[in-house]
Amino acid sequence: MSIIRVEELYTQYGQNIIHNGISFSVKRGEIFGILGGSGSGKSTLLKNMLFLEKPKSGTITFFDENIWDIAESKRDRILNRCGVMFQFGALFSSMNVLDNVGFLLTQKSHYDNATIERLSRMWLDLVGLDSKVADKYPYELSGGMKKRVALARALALSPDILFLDEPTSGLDLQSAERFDRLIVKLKEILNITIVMVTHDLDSIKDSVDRLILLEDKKIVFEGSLNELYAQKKQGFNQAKIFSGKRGERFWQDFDMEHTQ
Ligand SMILES: Nc1ncnc2c1ncn2[C@@H]1O[C@H](COP(=O)(O)OP(=O)(O)OP(=O)(O)O)[C@@H](O)[C@H]1O
Repeated sequence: MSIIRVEELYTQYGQNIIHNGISFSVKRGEIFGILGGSGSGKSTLLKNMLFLEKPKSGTITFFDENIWDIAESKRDRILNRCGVMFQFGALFSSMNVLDNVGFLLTQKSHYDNATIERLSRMWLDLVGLDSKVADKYPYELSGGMKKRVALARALALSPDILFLDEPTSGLDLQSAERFDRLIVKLKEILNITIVMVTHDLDSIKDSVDRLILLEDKKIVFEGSLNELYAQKKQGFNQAKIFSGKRGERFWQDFDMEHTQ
């Protein structure tokens, strides 16, 4: 069952067309990847979906409601069911970890301070952070820890849909792999839908259930990696993001890990 549907979406900045009629759907409970090279319109699509930037035309439906064409109160209720972890994490530098995680609870829930603290500690635990981290400030944390705090903050209101914008950018390979495993674990524990924007091929291998590939203003593929691999084996052209040595290495690893 689709939880998000994007239909015939056109986006344009001035004369520059970014999306030329793209359509896809995200199913409940899946990790859905939005992939494409630099400038292919991934971030713009995310902004269209999060009601941050209006597309020229087309519909974006969450839970069967067109978010660009409903009453503000209804839209707010829908957007409150979405958690977002933006690319640069943007933790509040003047707040400690616990307050960063509890920020949205303070703003949007009616819980008292003790409950907010308890919930914030629970989210920290769930993203694999020791309780000792709670009193630290962002500048005292490693890149991987900052990402986890940002993730805990995005989860704080128990969203149905979690949006991740380039979640592994800036992380070394091992930290990125650990983060990917965490995402998969969270999806299973929390039974949420995850939409992940990325250009990092390594980070999709073991995490995404289905994906779209954006290229030349269009979606050139929608499906699972297995389906994309089958197309490759039949000699279909691969999207640019899978071309060259990087793509070959990706498929070699994929082949070894997934088809034994
Ligand atoms: N506010 C804006 N005004 C004008 N052009 C913009 C604006 N935002 C993005 N663009 C242009 O739209 C195109 C798509 O940008 P977008 O950031 O969505 O791509 P992306 O796939 O997320 O790229 P990257 O992976 O490099 O972040 C680019 O050509 C970019 O220069």
